[in-house]
Amino acid sequence: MRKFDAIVIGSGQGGVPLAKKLAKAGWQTAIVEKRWIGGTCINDGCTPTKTMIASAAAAHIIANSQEWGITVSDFKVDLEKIVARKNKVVRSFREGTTKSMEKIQGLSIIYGEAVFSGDKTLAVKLADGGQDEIAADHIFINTGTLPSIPPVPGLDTVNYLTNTTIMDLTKLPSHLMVLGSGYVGLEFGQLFRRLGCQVTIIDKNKQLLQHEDEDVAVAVKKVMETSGVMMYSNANVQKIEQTGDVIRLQLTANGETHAITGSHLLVAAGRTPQSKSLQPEKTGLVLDEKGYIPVNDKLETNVPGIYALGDVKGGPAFTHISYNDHLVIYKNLIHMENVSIKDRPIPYCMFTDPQLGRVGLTEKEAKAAGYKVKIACLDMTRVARAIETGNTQGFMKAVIDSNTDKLLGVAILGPEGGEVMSALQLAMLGGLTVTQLKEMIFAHPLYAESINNLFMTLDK
Ligand SMILES: Cc1cc2nc3c(=O)[nH]c(=O)nc-3n(C[C@H](O)[C@H](O)[C@H](O)COP(=O)(O)OP(=O)(O)OC[C@H]3O[C@@H](n4cnc5c(N)ncnc54)[C@H](O)[C@@H]3O)c2cc1C
Ligand SMILES: NC(=O)c1ccc[n+]([C@@H]2O[C@H](COP(=O)([O-])OP(=O)(O)OC[C@H]3O[C@@H](n4cnc5c(N)ncnc54)[C@H](O)[C@@H]3O)[C@@H](O)[C@H]2O)c1
Repeated sequence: MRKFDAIVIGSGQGGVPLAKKLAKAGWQTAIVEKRWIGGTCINDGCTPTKTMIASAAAAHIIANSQEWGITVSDFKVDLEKIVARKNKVVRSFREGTTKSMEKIQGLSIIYGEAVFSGDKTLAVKLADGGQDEIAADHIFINTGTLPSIPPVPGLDTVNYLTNTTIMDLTKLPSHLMVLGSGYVGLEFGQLFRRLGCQVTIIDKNKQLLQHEDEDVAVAVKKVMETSGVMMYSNANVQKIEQTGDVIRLQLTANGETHAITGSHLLVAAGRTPQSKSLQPEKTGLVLDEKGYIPVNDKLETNVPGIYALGDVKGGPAFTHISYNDHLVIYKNLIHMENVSIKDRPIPYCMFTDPQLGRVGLTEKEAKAAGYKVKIACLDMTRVARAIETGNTQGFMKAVIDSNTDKLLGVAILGPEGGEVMSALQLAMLGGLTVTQLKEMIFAHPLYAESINNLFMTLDK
């Protein structure tokens, strides 16, 4: 048995920086990873998808080049090259992260799968064979999630794709069907549509992106349909079967029955925590009914000395949140601060084109919380830069507290929507009023300049 001061299980977006910082602070630290350093974000999530989305954006511009007065006689999408470019970027991020850890004294990287074998004790099935037994007074669980496979009849009998396997295809699907219209379904749906595939997205919910305001969800749906994606909402998939290379879905949507056939099926129906396989009961760790690890505002679990960070604690499932989790733990443990995850801002950006940048309360959340609100909306067709660059889909929306004249939340569905949202996030954190934002000088003609115009709509 090897004893450490700290063990981090999983090398996700919180685990890696935490392990590095604890080791630098003089703690003998081990980080255990069963697959690849960098976890979901680098290997299966943000990095590869955004790299491939850049290729899809290039294909979109070339396919529509006439709109900008450029004639392109012919072009070819080479998925093998797109995937090779993606793999190169992923490899460089993964190797960079690994090297940055290898340099640190007092940090042991153990490749293998960790499972609790007793109180704060882990058995590690090593990747290159054999077993290690390790223990620590402080254990940090950063094991993330895997794709959820819903119990749809027949799904387990077909060759479905997940967010991981779809990015290894080297031939374009002729017709990609997608189960689920969350971030994963929408980003991949538009990506493959732009590369030339027929795409159909099916979701069981009536409103896509259920947590957003209805006007935002309707506008996102319009974006997808304008991209040429077929959308089925309020759908119940009753049966899935495969004959040869053809996958057939039988579903009802809004009272009508449909049979859809396609060449590929992507399951993008949410995520499942990697927690039960840890045998948490061996150390007395309690999970919730979905398998997530409940934590308090300081990310402590029910077992003193054991913490959970990132997606495995139940989200919000974003890289920047997992990263921020590590700061909360580190500052409290090493600098004896009193930092909490309570009331921290949760910005996010969906990388469809146009992007959806969001922070703070939605209109419905603000009203439910009892705020007296004012709403400012500006269509992208009225944003100078959007007109100039030829991308006028979407709109900007701000939810304002009528009593304080300050922002409660924003949704920016537009080109560079994530960047504009971030500017407004800073304004929210700085406590700027809407009147100040309306009159603030921004460089012309940035998208951000339209922040003036967004709040001018309140004067009418
Ligand atoms: C397709 C896709 C696109 C995404 N795009 C974005 C985006 O654009 N922006 C954004 O903010 N977020 C995005 N996300 C979400 C983001 O990837 C996650 O929120 C982020 O990776 C945080 O993960 P984590 O730190 O909780 O753990 P993860 O990154 O999931 O890492 C967990 C690690 O633990 C390891 N592990 C698990 N169990 C064990 C064990 N028993 N022993 C040893 N190791 C173990 C796993 O192998 C894995 O490497 C995306 C997700 C997906 C699926
Ligand atoms: N840009 C980003 O920041 C980004 C990108 C991708 C993923 N992510 C993160 O990853 C998480 C997971 O994304 P996701 O899209 O897999 O999950 P999700 O939970 O966001 O969406 C899953 C969708 O699948 C639908 N669904 C579930 N079961 C179904 C069934 N049987 N039939 C039809 N539809 C079904 C749900 O109604 C839902 O709309 C997100 O919540 C997000 O936090 C972030």
